[in-house]
Amino acid sequence: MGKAERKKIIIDTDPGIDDAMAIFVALNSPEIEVIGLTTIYGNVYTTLATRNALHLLEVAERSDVPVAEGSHVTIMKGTKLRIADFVHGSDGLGNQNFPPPKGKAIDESAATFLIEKASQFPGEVTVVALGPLTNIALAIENDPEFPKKIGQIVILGGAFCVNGNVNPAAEANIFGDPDAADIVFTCGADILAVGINVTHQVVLTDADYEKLAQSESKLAQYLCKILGIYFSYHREAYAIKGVYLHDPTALLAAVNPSLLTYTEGWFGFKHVA
Ligand SMILES: O=c1[nH]cnc2c1ncn2[C@@H]1O[C@H](CO)[C@@H](O)[C@H]1O
Repeated sequence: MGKAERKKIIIDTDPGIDDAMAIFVALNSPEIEVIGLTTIYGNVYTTLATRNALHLLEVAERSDVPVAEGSHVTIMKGTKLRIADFVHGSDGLGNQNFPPPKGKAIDESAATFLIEKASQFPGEVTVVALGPLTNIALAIENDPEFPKKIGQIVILGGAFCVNGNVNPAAEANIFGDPDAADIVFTCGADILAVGINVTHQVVLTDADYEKLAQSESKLAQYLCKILGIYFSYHREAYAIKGVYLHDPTALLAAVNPSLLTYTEGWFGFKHVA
């Protein structure tokens, strides 16, 4: 597939073990071109999310992909953030103490980068949002034309007709910045939400892990190293022998929408059925 035909993707991410999986899937999907990563708090604080994004690109030998650092606070400037280090480890990547990355984030903020790319390629850029929606909401606030210029926003978030994973109502990414979620879901852009009603059906089992461990691929070996803590969390929190593939599922919805079926949401956005 020629470069021009490949769907342009920006991943807004809070790496995060399942974020690492999604980023590796994206970098290895010939259907898409990853034109940048933007970072956000969620699984870790934003500073660490940026460090991990740069580190993951170095592991994948793709330091050519720019990283733009996102917001350190919620859209309402809230600083009391819910950080899911109990799911991903205090370093966000399974407590592996990886060395600091060599590269640096670009000077632009995540919101500015999102606006710039949407303006440069109107209707052609898909944002895959894997954390709280602060950066996307800031892009909408700073450029009212952003919803028209962005091709699609694929959101890993929400719990449609099922309980949340933070409390009976809320899923972690929406809970992380509900005001930002409100701005994004009602902005009029083409929005596709992949909720935990779907991602809880997409499980990497212990047997799948064994298969992955047998692969000689460098990225498979890397993922096996960081996945231990994610498996332990799922065993304790959900009593399952496997892990939920939240972020990779959302990424795949962007790469190949025909893998899933959709239903219409209240403000015209779609979510996976
Ligand atoms: O308490 C939690 N339970 C489950 N997943 C969580 C929790 N906190 C954060 N995540 C993270 O949020 C996304 C899905 O909601 C996933 O990226 C998951 O790793």
